[in-house]
Amino acid sequence: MATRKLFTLVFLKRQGSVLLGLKTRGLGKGLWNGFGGKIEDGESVVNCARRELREECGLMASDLKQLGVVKYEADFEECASIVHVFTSSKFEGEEKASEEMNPIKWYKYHDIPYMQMWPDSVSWYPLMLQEKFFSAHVIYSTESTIRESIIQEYGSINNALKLAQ
Ligand SMILES: COc1nc(N)nc2c1ncn2[C@H]1C[C@H](O)[C@@H](COP(=O)(O)OP(=O)(O)OP(=O)(O)O)O1
Repeated sequence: MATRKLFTLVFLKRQGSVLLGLKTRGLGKGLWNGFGGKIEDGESVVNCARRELREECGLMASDLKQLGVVKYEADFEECASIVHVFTSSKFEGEEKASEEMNPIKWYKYHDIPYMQMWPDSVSWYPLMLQEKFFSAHVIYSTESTIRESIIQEYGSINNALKLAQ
Protein backbone atom coordinates (compact mmCIF):
# COMPACT_ATOMS: atom_id res chain seq x y z
CA MET A 1 0.00 0.00 0.00
CA ALA A 2 1.26 3.54 -0.81
CA THR A 3 2.49 5.54 2.18
CA ARG A 4 0.24 8.15 3.78
CA LYS A 5 0.83 11.08 6.08
CA LEU A 6 -1.78 11.56 8.82
CA PHE A 7 -2.87 14.98 10.08
CA THR A 8 -5.56 16.65 12.17
CA LEU A 9 -7.23 20.00 11.58
CA VAL A 10 -9.44 21.74 14.18
CA PHE A 11 -11.88 24.62 13.79
CA LEU A 12 -13.19 26.52 16.82
CA LYS A 13 -16.56 28.21 16.40
CA ARG A 14 -18.17 31.11 18.26
CA GLN A 15 -21.35 32.99 17.33
CA GLY A 16 -21.13 32.61 13.56
CA SER A 17 -17.35 33.01 13.48
CA VAL A 18 -14.49 30.55 13.09
CA LEU A 19 -10.97 30.95 14.46
CA LEU A 20 -8.24 30.74 11.81
CA GLY A 21 -4.49 31.21 11.93
CA LEU A 22 -1.99 32.38 9.33
CA LYS A 23 0.63 29.65 8.86
CA THR A 24 4.13 31.05 9.25
CA ARG A 25 6.17 28.02 8.12
CA GLY A 26 6.22 24.67 6.34
CA LEU A 27 3.23 23.16 4.57
CA GLY A 28 0.70 25.91 3.77
CA LYS A 29 3.01 28.80 4.73
CA GLY A 30 1.28 32.15 4.10
CA LEU A 31 -2.21 30.58 4.04
CA TRP A 32 -5.06 30.82 6.61
CA ASN A 33 -6.27 27.53 8.03
CA GLY A 34 -7.59 25.83 11.15
CA PHE A 35 -5.17 24.40 13.72
CA GLY A 36 -3.54 21.01 13.38
CA GLY A 37 -0.58 18.96 12.36
CA LYS A 38 0.96 15.54 12.04
CA ILE A 39 -0.24 12.65 14.18
CA GLU A 40 2.74 11.37 16.16
CA ASP A 41 3.64 7.68 16.51
CA GLY A 42 1.35 6.04 19.08
CA GLU A 43 -0.85 9.13 19.39
CA SER A 44 -4.62 8.86 18.89
CA VAL A 45 -6.26 11.07 16.30
CA VAL A 46 -8.27 13.01 18.89
CA ASN A 47 -5.28 13.49 21.21
CA CYS A 48 -3.33 14.92 18.28
CA ALA A 49 -6.21 17.29 17.56
CA ARG A 50 -6.23 18.47 21.23
CA ARG A 51 -2.44 18.85 21.38
CA GLU A 52 -2.04 20.74 18.10
CA LEU A 53 -4.92 23.07 18.98
CA ARG A 54 -3.34 23.94 22.36
CA GLU A 55 0.15 24.35 20.86
CA GLU A 56 -0.99 26.55 17.98
CA CYS A 57 -3.58 28.87 19.59
CA GLY A 58 -3.42 28.27 23.36
CA LEU A 59 -6.99 26.94 23.66
CA MET A 60 -8.30 23.61 25.00
CA ALA A 61 -11.46 22.18 23.45
CA SER A 62 -13.88 20.13 25.55
CA ASP A 63 -16.36 18.99 22.87
CA LEU A 64 -14.21 18.05 19.89
CA LYS A 65 -16.36 16.41 17.21
CA GLN A 66 -14.97 14.79 14.09
CA LEU A 67 -16.95 15.94 11.06
CA GLY A 68 -14.84 14.94 8.12
CA VAL A 69 -11.91 13.34 6.41
CA VAL A 70 -9.99 14.94 3.56
CA LYS A 71 -7.69 12.82 1.43
CA TYR A 72 -5.11 14.72 -0.60
CA GLU A 73 -3.19 13.28 -3.51
CA ALA A 74 -0.92 15.09 -5.94
CA ASP A 75 0.31 14.08 -9.39
CA PHE A 76 3.82 15.15 -8.35
CA GLU A 77 3.96 13.18 -5.04
CA GLU A 78 3.87 9.47 -4.19
CA CYS A 79 2.51 9.95 -0.72
CA ALA A 80 -1.16 10.78 0.04
CA SER A 81 -2.22 12.89 3.06
CA ILE A 82 -5.21 12.10 5.25
CA VAL A 83 -6.54 15.04 7.27
CA HIS A 84 -9.04 14.38 10.09
CA VAL A 85 -11.25 17.46 10.49
CA PHE A 86 -12.77 18.42 13.86
CA THR A 87 -14.87 21.28 15.21
CA SER A 88 -15.56 22.51 18.72
CA SER A 89 -17.62 25.29 20.21
CA LYS A 90 -16.64 24.73 23.84
CA PHE A 91 -13.12 25.70 24.73
CA GLU A 92 -11.10 27.45 27.41
CA GLY A 93 -7.68 28.95 27.94
CA GLU A 94 -5.89 32.05 26.80
CA GLU A 95 -6.25 32.65 23.07
CA LYS A 96 -2.80 33.47 21.70
CA ALA A 97 -0.87 33.29 18.46
CA SER A 98 2.05 30.86 18.26
CA GLU A 99 5.30 30.58 16.36
CA GLU A 100 3.50 28.45 13.74
CA MET A 101 0.17 30.34 13.49
CA ASN A 102 0.48 34.12 13.67
CA PRO A 103 -1.74 36.10 13.69
CA ILE A 104 -4.88 34.23 14.69
CA LYS A 105 -8.25 35.82 13.99
CA TRP A 106 -12.01 35.17 14.29
CA TYR A 107 -13.65 35.33 10.87
CA LYS A 108 -17.39 35.61 10.28
CA TYR A 109 -18.54 32.69 8.12
CA HIS A 110 -19.37 35.06 5.24
CA ASP A 111 -15.96 36.73 5.45
CA ILE A 112 -13.58 33.74 5.28
CA PRO A 113 -10.44 34.66 3.24
CA TYR A 114 -10.69 31.83 0.70
CA MET A 115 -8.37 33.67 -1.70
CA GLN A 116 -5.57 33.26 0.85
CA MET A 117 -6.22 29.61 1.69
CA TRP A 118 -5.57 26.19 0.16
CA PRO A 119 -7.71 26.14 -3.04
CA ASP A 120 -9.64 23.07 -1.88
CA SER A 121 -10.93 24.84 1.25
CA VAL A 122 -13.84 26.52 -0.51
CA SER A 123 -15.23 23.11 -1.55
CA TRP A 124 -15.62 21.60 1.93
CA TYR A 125 -15.48 24.48 4.48
CA PRO A 126 -19.21 25.17 3.87
CA LEU A 127 -20.05 21.61 5.04
CA MET A 128 -17.75 21.94 8.04
CA LEU A 129 -19.30 25.33 8.95
CA GLN A 130 -22.78 23.75 8.80
CA GLU A 131 -21.64 20.85 11.06
CA LYS A 132 -22.28 18.28 8.30
CA PHE A 133 -20.38 15.00 8.11
CA PHE A 134 -18.35 14.83 4.93
CA SER A 135 -15.44 13.38 3.01
CA ALA A 136 -13.36 15.15 0.38
CA HIS A 137 -10.97 13.48 -2.02
CA VAL A 138 -8.81 16.11 -3.67
CA ILE A 139 -6.15 15.55 -6.33
CA TYR A 140 -3.76 18.40 -7.12
CA SER A 141 -1.98 18.57 -10.49
CA THR A 142 0.28 21.44 -9.33
CA GLU A 143 0.66 23.01 -5.89
CA SER A 144 -2.14 25.47 -6.68
CA THR A 145 -4.31 23.60 -9.20
CA ILE A 146 -6.93 20.98 -8.41
CA ARG A 147 -7.36 18.29 -11.07
CA GLU A 148 -10.19 16.41 -9.40
CA SER A 149 -12.31 16.84 -6.31
CA ILE A 150 -15.03 14.58 -4.95
CA ILE A 151 -16.99 15.92 -1.98
CA GLN A 152 -19.57 13.75 -0.24
CA GLU A 153 -21.95 14.43 2.64
CA TYR A 154 -23.02 11.69 5.10
CA GLY A 155 -25.37 11.09 8.00
CA SER A 156 -22.56 10.07 10.34
CA ILE A 157 -18.76 10.15 10.50
CA ASN A 158 -18.45 6.39 9.96
CA ASN A 159 -18.83 6.51 6.18
CA ALA A 160 -16.45 9.45 5.89
CA LEU A 161 -13.80 7.50 7.84
CA LYS A 162 -13.75 4.83 5.10
CA LEU A 163 -11.70 7.30 3.03
CA ALA A 164 -9.00 7.12 5.71
CA GLN A 165 -8.69 3.32 5.53
C1 LIG B 1 -3.01 20.18 0.48
O1 LIG B 1 -4.13 20.83 0.94
C2 LIG B 1 -4.45 21.11 2.23
N1 LIG B 1 -5.57 21.86 2.42
C3 LIG B 1 -5.92 22.20 3.69
N2 LIG B 1 -7.06 22.94 3.84
N3 LIG B 1 -5.23 21.85 4.80
C4 LIG B 1 -4.12 21.11 4.61
C5 LIG B 1 -3.67 20.70 3.35
N4 LIG B 1 -2.54 19.96 3.52
C6 LIG B 1 -2.30 19.91 4.84
N5 LIG B 1 -3.25 20.60 5.49
C7 LIG B 1 -3.32 20.83 6.95
C8 LIG B 1 -3.13 19.61 7.77
C9 LIG B 1 -2.46 20.15 9.02
O2 LIG B 1 -3.46 20.66 9.91
C10 LIG B 1 -1.64 21.31 8.50
C11 LIG B 1 -0.20 20.96 8.20
O3 LIG B 1 0.44 20.52 9.36
P1 LIG B 1 2.03 20.65 9.55
O4 LIG B 1 2.74 20.08 8.40
O5 LIG B 1 2.34 22.06 9.86
O6 LIG B 1 2.23 19.73 10.79
P2 LIG B 1 2.97 20.05 12.17
O7 LIG B 1 3.03 18.76 12.90
O8 LIG B 1 2.25 21.17 12.88
O9 LIG B 1 4.35 20.53 11.64
P3 LIG B 1 5.66 21.04 12.40
O10 LIG B 1 6.61 19.89 12.27
O11 LIG B 1 6.09 22.25 11.61
O12 LIG B 1 5.29 21.37 13.83
O13 LIG B 1 -2.26 21.72 7.27
